[in-house]
Amino acid sequence: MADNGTVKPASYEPADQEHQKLINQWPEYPPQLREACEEYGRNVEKLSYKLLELISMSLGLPAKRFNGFFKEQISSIRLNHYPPCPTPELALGVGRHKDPGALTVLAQDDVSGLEVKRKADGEWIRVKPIPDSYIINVGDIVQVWSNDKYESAEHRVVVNSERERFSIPFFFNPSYYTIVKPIEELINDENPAKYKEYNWGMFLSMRKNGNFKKLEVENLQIHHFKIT
Ligand SMILES: O=C(O)CCC(=O)C(=O)O
Ligand SMILES: [Fe+2]
Repeated sequence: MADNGTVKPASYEPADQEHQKLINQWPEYPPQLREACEEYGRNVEKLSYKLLELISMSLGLPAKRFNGFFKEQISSIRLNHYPPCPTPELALGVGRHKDPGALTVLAQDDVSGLEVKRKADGEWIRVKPIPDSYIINVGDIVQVWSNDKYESAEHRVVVNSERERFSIPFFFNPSYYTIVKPIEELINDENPAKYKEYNWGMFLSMRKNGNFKKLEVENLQIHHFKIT
């Protein structure tokens, strides 16, 4: 689900001037679903702005330093359902990836399945569900804006043979035309920019579908923009 009326380019071909309006399609039943999702979206968006402002302040920047990038945000909500799987060792709910946007606010139920890769040794660590709490993922964009002060963690979802699992991520994403690069105020001779700038909408469209596919080669990743 996206905000009704969210506008994106129809494709990311530079010559293509066409735009596409995102319209949510709602099932007839349950009839309350639409309102519940829209209300949830409005509130989780507010929370995301608060988190973003705290991150900005933690970097020594004005609280609203990043807000301008979200004027025509392309945030979205996904409702994930992972049915029980008879052979969980042969399948993944979601393959390993890093969230490409700014932040993800994730609600999960009491069935675990989310795993985060520990940087020190590459071990997959299970994220224990804590009732009435969210999991906040820093996305690639905050990693780049902060010039690596914050890091986007690699994660995946495993399934089990007994219980279905539900999760609801809110992807807080800036306007599609945002040029992402380390924030100027954080860059100086001692701390030079660690990333080349890139076009967020283009990055997203090149990444699309990659999360759910078994890829022979790695798809577009943020480290491809790293200045070495
Ligand atoms: O289901 C989950 O816990 C996480 C899903 C996820 O990582 C994603 O949709 O990006
Ligand atoms: Fe994710």
